[in-house]
Amino acid sequence: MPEHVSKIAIIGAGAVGATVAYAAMIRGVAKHFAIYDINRAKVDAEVLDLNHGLQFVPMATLEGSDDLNVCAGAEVVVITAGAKQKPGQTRMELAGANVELCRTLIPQLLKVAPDALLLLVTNPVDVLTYVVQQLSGLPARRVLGSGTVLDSSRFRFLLARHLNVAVQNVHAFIAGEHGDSEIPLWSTASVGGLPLMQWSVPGRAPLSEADRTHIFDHVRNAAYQVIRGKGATNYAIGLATAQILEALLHNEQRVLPVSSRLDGYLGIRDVCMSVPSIVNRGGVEAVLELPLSETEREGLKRSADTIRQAIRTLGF
Ligand SMILES: NC(=O)C1=CN([C@@H]2O[C@H](COP(=O)(O)OP(=O)(O)OC[C@H]3O[C@@H](n4cnc5c(N)ncnc54)[C@H](O)[C@@H]3O)[C@@H](O)[C@H]2O)C=CC1
Ligand SMILES: CC(=O)C(=O)O
Repeated sequence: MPEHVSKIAIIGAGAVGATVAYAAMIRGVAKHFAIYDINRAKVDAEVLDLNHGLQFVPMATLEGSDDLNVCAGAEVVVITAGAKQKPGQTRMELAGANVELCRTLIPQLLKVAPDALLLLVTNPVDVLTYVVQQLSGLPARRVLGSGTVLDSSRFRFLLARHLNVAVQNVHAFIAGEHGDSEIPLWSTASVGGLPLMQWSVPGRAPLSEADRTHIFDHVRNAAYQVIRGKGATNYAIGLATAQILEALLHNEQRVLPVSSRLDGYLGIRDVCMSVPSIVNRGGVEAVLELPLSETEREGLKRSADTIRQAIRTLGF
């Protein structure tokens, strides 16, 4: 038997695709990386630049091409290609263009990497996760989206800064759509085992209702803020995606709020969105039914309705 070597393929060498490769290479997530993009000059330049840094990262190879065959044999394919938001545009406004991209891409991709897990990052990520699962016919667990892993990391950063504690000690999820209808799960959030709703620590700022509103507004509007300033978000999503890739390829059993197809969670069916889920080599192994408040449950149902409506409008 040849030595098992892992391969990640990335579709799209734009701001997100290149940064996913950069983050995953630094973390040594796989031995082989491939990047595919229809823009030959762009993919060649990104791959050349990344290859110039190979000396400084764990041993790996990286190739790029405008030929999809470069993805052959990949164990995970990360899809980052497609239209992105212009300043002020919502993620949902990208649905039509990016669904068309998937209609063309997915059948070709399945021929070159039939055994791969598919990880969607392109927006609107929940709609595309559903559409790609339908187009591919793959088992639901093998098609997932980066979902609210990014939003949850924004949430944890803001909470950690407000409370003056290490971000690693904050456990808090944003769930639902990766987008405007997302929901903060305050009732299960905690710091070092202390439920956030009971936060009261001498010498530390309290967490008032106004603070909570302010923090969540910043999470929900974070992408708009970054895109207004620099045209794209890439570093945090690159790191978030690298962590999802690690959970998949290293069979970590990590709990992450990835987007996957729900069939009965809180009565929610036939839609992809994020809830805390156990992620391993097989993809999404299980979703966790957290003890949520009534407001959170209702919010998640409304978020599911928003995504489902977009999916139906697209004819799926
Ligand atoms: N889910 C999330 O948390 C996040 C999602 N995104 C989404 O990621 C996507 C990409 O964003 P950026 O990298 O900033 O955009 P970008 O414009 O920098 O890159 C997109 C790349 O896709 C390539 N491309 C277009 N059609 C293609 C095709 N058919 N096959 C292969 N490559 C193709 C383009 O040549 C370009 O290089 C957007 O939809 C954006 O909204 C961005 C940040 C976070
Ligand atoms: C662009 C996007 O989806 C984000 O940064 O959240």
